[in-house]
Amino acid sequence: MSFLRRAISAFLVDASSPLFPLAKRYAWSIPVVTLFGFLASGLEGLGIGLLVPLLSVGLPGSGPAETSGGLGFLMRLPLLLDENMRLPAIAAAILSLALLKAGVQGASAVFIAWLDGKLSHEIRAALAHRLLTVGYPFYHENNPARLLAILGTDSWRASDTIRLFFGMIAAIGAVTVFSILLLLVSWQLFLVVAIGSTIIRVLHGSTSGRLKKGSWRFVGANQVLENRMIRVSNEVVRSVRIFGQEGREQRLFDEASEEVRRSSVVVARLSAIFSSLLEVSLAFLFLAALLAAIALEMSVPLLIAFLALLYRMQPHASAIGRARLEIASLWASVEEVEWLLDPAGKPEAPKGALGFGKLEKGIRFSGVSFRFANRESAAPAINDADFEIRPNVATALLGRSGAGKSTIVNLLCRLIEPTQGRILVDGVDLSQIDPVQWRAGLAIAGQDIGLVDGTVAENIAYGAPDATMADIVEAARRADAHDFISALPQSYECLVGNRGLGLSGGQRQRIGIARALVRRPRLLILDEATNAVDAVSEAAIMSLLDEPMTIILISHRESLLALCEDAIVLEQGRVVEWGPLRTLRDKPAVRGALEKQVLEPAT
Ligand SMILES: Nc1ncnc2c1ncn2[C@@H]1O[C@H](COP(=O)(O)OP(=O)(O)OP(=O)(O)O)[C@@H](O)[C@H]1O
Repeated sequence: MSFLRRAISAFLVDASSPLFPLAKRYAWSIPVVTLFGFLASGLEGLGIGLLVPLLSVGLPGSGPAETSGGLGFLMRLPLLLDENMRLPAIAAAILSLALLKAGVQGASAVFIAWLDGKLSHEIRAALAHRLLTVGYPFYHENNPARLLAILGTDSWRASDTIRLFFGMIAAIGAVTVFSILLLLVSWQLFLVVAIGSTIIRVLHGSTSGRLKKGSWRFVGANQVLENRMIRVSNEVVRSVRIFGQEGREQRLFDEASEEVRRSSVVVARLSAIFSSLLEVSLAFLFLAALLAAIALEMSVPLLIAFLALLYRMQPHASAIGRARLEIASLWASVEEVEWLLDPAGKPEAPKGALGFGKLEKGIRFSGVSFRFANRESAAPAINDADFEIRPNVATALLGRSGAGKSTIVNLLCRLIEPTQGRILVDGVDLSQIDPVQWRAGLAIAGQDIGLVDGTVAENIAYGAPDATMADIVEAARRADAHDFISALPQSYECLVGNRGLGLSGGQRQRIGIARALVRRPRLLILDEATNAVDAVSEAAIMSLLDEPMTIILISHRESLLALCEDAIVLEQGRVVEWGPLRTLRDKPAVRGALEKQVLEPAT
């Protein structure tokens, strides 16, 4: 095992790489691929070796049998047969070996393709797992275009590297077998070939550095292009049209695409130059071996066998060289994949082992602060917050845009954790509660909570896979969505695109509310969940606020805010007032916040 570990480390990833556990799981395939390489080239080499007795028997004057070096045992084989049978028997043996070799080579190709597919899939699955489980602040700190480029492009290039690696292993097996056979034919000629190929390796050693540099240029250019792709393929396109920026976006897209083209051409050109140089060097080596053979006055059958072996070894030797070059040209993508898979330096997902049942006493923020990692020098987004959310009542979260309302919501959902202070739920520190159990009792409908592609029913049941059709319809009725859903061509089975494509803003919001309600949450968060609904739907949502449910409401609709029993008022991350709304209503901060929030709807 330690040999395999070293083999993988040396060729592809080192033991500290996050790709290592994956490579280790498939370490068993290295001896299999090597065996295939040995077998195919052994069979081929043996067939070529049989040329010596074939030529000696067929052309009796072509050279003495005693000069057949390490292949002497092959010379003795025909002597076991009747004299008339020797030629056809050797020819039949050569043909059978060629057939067998073709079979082994085919099996090897199929095996490598299977392995390539498996590993590619596992890399993509591991990347998706990392993205789905990494701490949420990771998304604040990283450019989505980079993540998309890693998932969409680099993961494929990384799996190409693995395919090349296994191809290289098979080729190394073949070169080893051919080298042994060459050694058996003539150790002097073998020495010439060995020295020559070492010189070639050293000469080409410097090329991989230049290719790796080219590879990084491609990766960078591709990330910029992904960014441009996002800009022309999502709803930003609306602003592009309205502000008449099509020409500018086209130019930016073209420049990014052109840079990807240029950087890939640079890599391809370098690879082509280096692999042509490799071919030429190998041709020189071939010629040098031929001249050395003539100088050594080898017999014709041996010379033919040596040259045939050398000729057949050459593609495998060039395949190793080419694979090394290609791996160098793809290396930046492997490092990008490694970066994303590596948990080091990335925020961790929330932990906690305590179970959670009902919300009975309420939620208390005690000296809670939160600072964004990328805004270390700025004031905290939430600054020493103290307040309480009472159970079974609706609490309005008031504050101007940027005051910290969404940050409070993210803290409650444990998408982020306080950098200071504690959040107590029924007296228990939220950081001790199992996040899965905690979130099972939460539901949120809001501005950024996008719908997924699927049917309307699937979207409503997204957070409650066990919901029955009756539950779905009931939730839709409560969110005033049932009537418009029933009028859709296939009603609840109507397909909606990603982010609810095909529905109006208000319809999307009502499906979002139904999706939250179907979970029967202990804590319902409505974060600008109603800004696009009309007065009729608003009335339906108003009735929710009367139900004995713990609700947090962020809204710019005064009519809804006014129905809340409690209020928390934020100003620049600080809680300036909190308590029953009726007692706070006349306070200047509350009046100001109400007015501003109503007049300045969040975008
Ligand atoms: N990803 C982020 N990285 C750094 N700072 C952020 C990030 N998101 C928000 N902020 C900052 O945190 C503060 C609070 O933002 P938050 O989104 O909580 O405000 P809000 O009251 O919800 O605003 P709005 O009503 O406009 O949605 C703001 O100063 C904002 O600039």
